[in-house]
Amino acid sequence: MLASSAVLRRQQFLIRSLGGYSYHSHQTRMQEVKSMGGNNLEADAENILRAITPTLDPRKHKGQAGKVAVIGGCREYTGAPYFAAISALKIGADLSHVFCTKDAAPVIKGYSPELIVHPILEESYSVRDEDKRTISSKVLAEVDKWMERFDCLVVGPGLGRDPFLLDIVSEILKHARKSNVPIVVDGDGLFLVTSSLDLVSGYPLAVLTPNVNEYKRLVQNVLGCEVNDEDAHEQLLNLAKQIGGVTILRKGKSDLISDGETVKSVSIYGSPRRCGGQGDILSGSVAVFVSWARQLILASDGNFTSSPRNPTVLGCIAASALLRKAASLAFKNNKRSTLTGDIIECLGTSLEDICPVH
Ligand SMILES: NC(=O)C1=CN([C@@H]2O[C@H](COP(=O)(O)OP(=O)(O)OC[C@H]3O[C@@H](n4cnc5c(N)ncnc54)[C@H](OP(=O)(O)O)[C@@H]3O)[C@@H](O)[C@H]2O)[C@@H](O)CC1
Ligand SMILES: Nc1ncnc2c1ncn2[C@@H]1O[C@H](COP(=O)(O)OP(=O)(O)OP(=O)(O)O)[C@@H](O)[C@H]1O
Ligand SMILES: [Mg+2]
Repeated sequence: MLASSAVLRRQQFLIRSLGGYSYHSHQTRMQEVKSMGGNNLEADAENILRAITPTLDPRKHKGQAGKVAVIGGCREYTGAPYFAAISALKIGADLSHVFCTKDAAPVIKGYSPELIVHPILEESYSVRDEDKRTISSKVLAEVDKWMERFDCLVVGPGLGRDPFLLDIVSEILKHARKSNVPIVVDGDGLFLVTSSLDLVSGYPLAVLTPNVNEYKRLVQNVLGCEVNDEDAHEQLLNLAKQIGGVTILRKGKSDLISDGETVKSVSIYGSPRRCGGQGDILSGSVAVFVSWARQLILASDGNFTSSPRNPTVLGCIAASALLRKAASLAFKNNKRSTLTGDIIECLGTSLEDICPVH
């Protein structure tokens, strides 16, 4: 009951927040989405991106273009949550939060004053056994204060694998799900959900973004077999179906996306550099585009009939296209020395190339 009223409040808020779209621009964008063909495997990615990216409108206030939160960042990894959170801002979200461990927070704050950083997570090494229960309730209460304000959570970049920390994150996932907040699961978040599939199974607003290792583990655990590249589309479709219709973005030479109903690929030329962190840019980007696609669909009052029509699939397609385009531009400029930071610097130009500000 509590959950459903929260859901309703949230949906009403999203619909209200779309007041900034003019009727005409909204109708035009719906037409654009509808005209995208459904049968080709290769997604019409640039058109989808254009269709779901909101206009910049002076009547909008801060927050309406998206508020995302990254749950990640521990003693070892501070780069990954930073990359995800800053990418969300660079693409156009208004606010980007990071919930990380106490050690990681000053470092992440030091990278950027743009991020709102909450130093609240704890790892086993810093907690006595007898304090664990109190500490996890405190952490959950703190995250809950913010939960319904977020349009999307990204769970996992640079999270690490500490068992106590992962227990707390499991609870955060359950709360996000109750509040109907979309969740992008990446990195160590995938390590967690692969062994606790119930956390996401059957949740249509969950997106999993596995890399080659993470995908292999998922296939082995869920389908009980090895990755089959001969029949990659069918296997991905089956995997998404088995996890109850979550959306999976399988990263690789081409990105493959499925929600168990449809499979789409994005093969726009990217970069031959495989420096660490590109997946983190992708997870932050997916969060923003999923939020935007969902806003558009909620505002359409049931008139949304495009193919694909699932906001999580549309968001994955747009994010993949943008990241790959930015990577290609960064590689053109920097060749072998291309790093993740260079790609982030190209997100704005790439978005402008595809979807110029009028
Ligand atoms: N600049 C940064 O801060 C960046 C940080 N990053 C962050 O790093 C984290 C791991 O992500 P990744 O992409 O390295 O994992 P992946 O390719 O599955 O594994 C590679 C190999 O390593 C191993 N392994 C991993 N973790 C392990 C552990 N705790 N303990 C033991 N083994 C472990 C793994 O073994 P296996 O998974 O097979 O057990 C595999 O053999 C994740 O939080 C990500 O966000 C990245 O986003 C890049 C930029
Ligand atoms: N062989 C490839 N050719 C072209 N692009 C690729 C290739 N492999 C991955 N990519 C692109 O790089 C992006 C990141 O994928 P990758 O597999 O490197 O993620 P990851 O290992 O999770 O990254 P991270 O280091 O951030 O954890 C994906 O969107 C994908 O489009
Ligand atoms: Mg990764």
